[in-house]
Order: sequence, then structure tokens, then C-alpha cells
Amino acid sequence: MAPATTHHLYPPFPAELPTAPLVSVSLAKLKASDGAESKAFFDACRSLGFFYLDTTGSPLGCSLVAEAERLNDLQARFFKMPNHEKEEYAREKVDPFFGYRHGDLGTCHDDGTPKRNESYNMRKDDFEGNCEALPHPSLIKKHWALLQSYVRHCRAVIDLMLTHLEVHLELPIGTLANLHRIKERSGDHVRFNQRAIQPYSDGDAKQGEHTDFGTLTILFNWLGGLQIRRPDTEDWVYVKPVPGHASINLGDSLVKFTAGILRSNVHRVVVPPAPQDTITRNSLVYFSRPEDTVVLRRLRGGLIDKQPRAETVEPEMTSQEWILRRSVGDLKGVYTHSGGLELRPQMAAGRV
Ligand SMILES: O=C(O)CCC(=O)C(=O)O
Ligand SMILES: [Fe+2]
Repeated sequence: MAPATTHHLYPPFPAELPTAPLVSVSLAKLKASDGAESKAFFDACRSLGFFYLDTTGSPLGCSLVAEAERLNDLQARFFKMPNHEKEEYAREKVDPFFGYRHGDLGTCHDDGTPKRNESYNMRKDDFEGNCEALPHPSLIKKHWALLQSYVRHCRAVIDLMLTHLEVHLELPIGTLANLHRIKERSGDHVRFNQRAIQPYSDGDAKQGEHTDFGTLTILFNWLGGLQIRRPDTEDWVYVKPVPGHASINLGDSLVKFTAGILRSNVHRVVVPPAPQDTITRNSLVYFSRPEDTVVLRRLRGGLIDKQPRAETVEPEMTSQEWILRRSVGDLKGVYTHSGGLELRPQMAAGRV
């Protein structure tokens, strides 16, 4: 039985809007090593780099969805905390990458408090006890076990997907998994995201265009707003949230490891389509990334050896360095070179 979701409590995603052509991949079938499903998964990883993960019939998927619902409730409570309390855990205070971030929109809520886009980034290593945990508010500490369990479940899904990738890439089993060991330090994290109600702006939409830096991203959405740029038409189209499904997308490190066999697609978050644009928008993201010490470069073996060699030698750096430099806008995304999309001023208004 599918777990209860809360999508029906929000205004509906409009039926007539063109949406992104994401295929749906069944987690239960991937787990059962279903050949056709595995192929559909790999095709989606090559062609679009985005797909839905259908959790129906999977105990792991059911846990993930149930926990995502509880975490969505938790994030609403987290963001309701007074700004000065959240700022105690600001990135500037706690860590160069993790912690609370915000971008002011320059307008105010009815009660006079400034409107913000906000995020709270909690690293996997805190939950796994791989290092001393960063400071967190008591609300987060109270729900530590839930977050720990969510991290474990996300990682189980990611490890399964990495194994399917290894098979199709004709790599020895464990090649990718060994670069993503849960007990090793990495940039993996859970992110709470909140966007205030705001008017659509072309400039903001453009500023938000990005690829993810890491490996695989597991995303739960309750409202529209996420858009991808279709590789075939170059049109920006909304990804419709589907109850019981996560959206999965591939990040730049998989493009680098596979010398471009896999795709990390450009995406952005804009105002949800009406009538969803009158609601504060939250999303829940799990970002997986290679271990900190892994050098981001093409791997050897299987299909990767058949890929053409790049004419220019790209600088090689560790995952940790790549993430830090990407996060301050110092490096461009793998698929965004030509448009110069990542050449934006750091922390542009409202961008977190
Ligand atoms: O909020 C969303 O739907 C997507 C967020 C996203 O793309 C990101 O945080 O990298
Ligand atoms: Fe993203």
C-alpha cells in the first residue's frame, strides 16, 4: 500500500500546462533487477538526466515517502523560527558550505518581516557520526532519528541506482559505490528549501539556472516551480509533482566520471504555476556527492573507454574542492559552459 501524501491539501497543479517528459522508473522493479526497468532507468540517465522514481510497492520507497512527508512538516516549522534564531546556524557562522542560507527579496510580509528565500543544509556525516556534528537548533535535534533514518533510506536508493549504472556502463560492480561510501566524509546533505510567495521575474529565473554538482539528487516536491530545459526544444518546462514519486536527477560528477555518457540537465526553480503561486513553496532534497577525497575525472573501463577524449585538458580537483568552488560560483557547471549560465554574481538577490 502506498503511504499517505499531502499533495491533495494544496491547490492543484494546472492540468493544461506543458510538462517535462520525465519517465517513471519503479523502485520495486529496480530492486528486483527487472531488465526492462533497468534499461529504462539507464536511458533516462543518458537522455534527460531526470526521471520520476515510483515508490509504489517498495517498502524502502514507502519509508522514504512517509519520512519525506514528516520532514516537510518539520521544515515548515524550522522556517517559522524567528530569523535571528535561524541566523545562529548561518553558513558564515558554522561552515563554508552547510548551515542556514537566505537571500532577501527586498519586500516584506504583511507583518513587516522581510521576505526571504531560505535553505538549511544538513550534512550526512553529522547524522552518520562521521565527524563532530555542526550546531543545530533544538527542533532539528529533536528529530535527529527521523533525519538519520531518511539519510539511510536515501542512501539505500542511491546505492541501488549506482549498481544499475555500473551494470550498464560495464564497469566492475562497486566501481561507483566505492567512491560513495556512507562512512566516508562527503558533501552529501539533506536540504530544506523555502521560497516566499513572489512575482515571476525573468531575471530571477535566469539567475537560478544550474546543474547539480554531485552524483544523484532525490527531490520531493508538493508544488510546481521546478523547471528543466528540454534538450530537444530548449524550452523551459515545469516538472509536475506526482504523489508517491520522487524526482531524481544526475549531477555533474556523473558526467565527469563517465566522460559525458550520462547527462546532468540544467534546471531552475521559479514561481509555481497558478493557482499554486499563492502558497509558500518548500522542497526537500537529498544531494549525494562523491567522497571528499575523490578526484573528479573520467573513470577507466567499460563504455567509458569508448568515449572520445576531450581536446582540452580540464583541471582535476577533489570532490571537496569542486563543491566549494561551484558553491561560490567560481566554476561553471558541466552543461552550462556555452550559455555562461553559472557566471552570476555570488548570492544574487533571493538566490540561496
Ligand atoms: O526546489 C526544487 O524543486 C529543486 C531545488 C534544486 O534544484 C536544488 O536545490 O538544487
Ligand atoms: Fe538543483
